Amino acid sequence: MGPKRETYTVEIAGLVRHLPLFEIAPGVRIAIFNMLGDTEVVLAAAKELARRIPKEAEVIVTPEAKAIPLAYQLSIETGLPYVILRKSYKPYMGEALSAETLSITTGQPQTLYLDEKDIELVRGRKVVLVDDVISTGSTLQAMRLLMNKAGAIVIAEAAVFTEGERAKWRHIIALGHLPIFTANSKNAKKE
Ligand SMILES: Nc1ncnc2[nH]cnc12
Repeated sequence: MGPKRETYTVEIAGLVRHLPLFEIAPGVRIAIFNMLGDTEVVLAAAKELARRIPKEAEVIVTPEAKAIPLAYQLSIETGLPYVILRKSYKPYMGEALSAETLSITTGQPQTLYLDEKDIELVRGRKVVLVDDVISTGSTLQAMRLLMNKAGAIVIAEAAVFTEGERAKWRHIIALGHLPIFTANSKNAKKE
């Protein structure tokens, strides 16, 4: 068994999960939501988000890696194609477009790439940006920039959870909200 970690309990589309708290900076912890390997949550979250994204949406756009199964299942639920924005460039991506972002989980700058083959798929189309957690908004900003460069029209932004500053994320289609835990926060283990 791994180390016993403090958790934060959430409900996701009717399913209960205990998210482990990890320190991302001195005295700052976040409740890690990781859908990879959790088929039940992916299916439930995709079903609920599919119901809530605008009917006129034409393409789903998602950054790698943790939200990939969600984008796949949203594609099945809605019948729309999905595009994954990559975090490393491969020669087969041709004349890809790129934009910079800063990861909250690693603290490192990151580049997002839109594969050459996907530029045509989003150009002139109404797209919905989807992520697992929208926290600082840095990834969202890079996604918007890439869609702008590619000539796509962003009509909605969605996530399973928003995080941190609730007021900043009122426009996001989300199934829940995660607090950021600071050293003397009383929120940990809240049921
Ligand atoms: N709480 C969280 N869980 C997983 N990934 C994240 N990225 C930003 N916040 C996160």
